[in-house]
Amino acid sequence: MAEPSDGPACALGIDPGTTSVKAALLEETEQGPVVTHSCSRETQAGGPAAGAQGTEQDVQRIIKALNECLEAFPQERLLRVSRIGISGQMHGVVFWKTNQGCKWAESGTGHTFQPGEVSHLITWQDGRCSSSFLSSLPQPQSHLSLATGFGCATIYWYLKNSPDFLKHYDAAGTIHDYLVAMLCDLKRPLMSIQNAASWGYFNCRSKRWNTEILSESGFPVDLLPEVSEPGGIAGKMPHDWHGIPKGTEVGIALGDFQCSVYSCMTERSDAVLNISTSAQLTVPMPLGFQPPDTPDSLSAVAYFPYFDGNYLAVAASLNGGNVLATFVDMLARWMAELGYDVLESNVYAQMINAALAQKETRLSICPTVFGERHMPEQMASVTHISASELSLGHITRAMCHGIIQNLHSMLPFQHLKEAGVKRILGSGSALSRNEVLKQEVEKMFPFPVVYGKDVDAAVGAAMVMLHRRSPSFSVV
Ligand SMILES: Nc1ncnc2c1ncn2[C@@H]1O[C@H](COP(=O)(O)OP(=O)(O)O)[C@@H](O)[C@H]1O
Ligand SMILES: O=C(CO)[C@@H](O)[C@H](O)[C@H](O)[C@H](O)COP(=O)(O)O
Repeated sequence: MAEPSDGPACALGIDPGTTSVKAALLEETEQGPVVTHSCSRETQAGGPAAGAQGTEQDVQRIIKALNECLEAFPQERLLRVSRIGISGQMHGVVFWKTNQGCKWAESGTGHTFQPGEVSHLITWQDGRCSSSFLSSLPQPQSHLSLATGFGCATIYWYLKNSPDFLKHYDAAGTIHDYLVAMLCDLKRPLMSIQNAASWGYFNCRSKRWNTEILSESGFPVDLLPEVSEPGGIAGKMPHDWHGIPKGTEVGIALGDFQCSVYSCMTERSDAVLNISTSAQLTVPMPLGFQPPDTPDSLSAVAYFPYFDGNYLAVAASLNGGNVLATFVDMLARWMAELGYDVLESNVYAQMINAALAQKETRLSICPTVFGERHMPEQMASVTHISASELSLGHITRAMCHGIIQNLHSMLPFQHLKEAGVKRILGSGSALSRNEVLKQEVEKMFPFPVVYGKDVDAAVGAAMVMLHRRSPSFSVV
């Protein structure tokens, strides 16, 4: 069995994202936290479900990718981990049976677990709740509008369409709440305010679920996790895990975009642009800001809880790197139909190079293939198509321009300037790996732009855990 060793404080950050699981090891130094190791593994977990509108992911595959990340880290480093911070894709819901959510087993490097009685993860991209279904539900008492893919909306969908499915389970949470519950052997899942807000039917002022409203309509309120402040500790690991010592503290799971912000924002005049599967452009709200009691469902900007009672204003776009991924997937399928196999990573490289050589195009792509929460009916479109501007370079340039223009339409440069923004911090691997997207960001948002690496949320989650060691824990 693993025993903790001496040395500088070391924290592990984990972020199960929509496309890949990321993990990062951070060590406290005199200069601040330093990332000593990081790893990212695509989960290949996704797929349609519940008709064409559903989007689910296989939890087995997510845990497999996580295990591969941890196996890639040196054992002597894992042995030094004293805290684990976990963030992840928000809004989604996974169901499990208490005490049977996973099976622990001894492996070469200590204990690991495999998912047990667990449902698929129904993700934030799930579209099974139509606008008419959502408007048939009770009005939430929350400053955030309800949307398809939000945990409580999904639970309502099962209640109305497949109640037997719910009878099989007695616990629920986001995928990162599930991880925390398994690692700490929690009898009842714990959820941070950040993730509770992302499920809907949660009041951020009272920090309580809308239990009365939900109960009156027969909602299974027993499935709602207990809610606690972000930055708190959920519990200690009763087992060692991948060589990380038994007794290691695990933080309450956090939102991924809050952790991306935490990993890089050092000034209140910073805006953060994260592009991974989705995309978020965020600015901090003034200290003491309280959101209005009721949401504006037509607004593209929402206020999400950060830390210490503070809020972030966020333009959360459902169309980020997934737009490019959809195009690459379409090309790969066309090529397969034509009898050729292509490696997707080669397609990305060719597309990016072709668009770097094509600085401008008149081709115009509105990229909203996945709709947006404030206008779910708006799909993508291509206009100004001329025969001379159909090369891969033109199309990729127009797509990258469209993704950034769409974000700009949600939270324009002028608004950022009026809010006192002085620079943009770029995060997320779809941005860090794509020079064309970077060029378009710099054109559309003419601030100084500083780019991060590609495991930002995992780093942020670990940083929260390291900073909690200090009595002066506070956030920008
Ligand atoms: N080889 C590549 N080069 C550049 N971009 C890529 C490549 N492979 C994937 N991407 C982009 O990265 C996005 C996924 O980023 P990732 O950080 O893994 O997402 P998430 O955090 O949501 O799991 C894809 O949607 C795609 O746009
Ligand atoms: O929708 C929001 C916030 O409302 C998103 O910003 C939120 O971070 C979700 O977790 C993401 O959509 C999923 O994150 P990612 O996998 O695209 O990084």
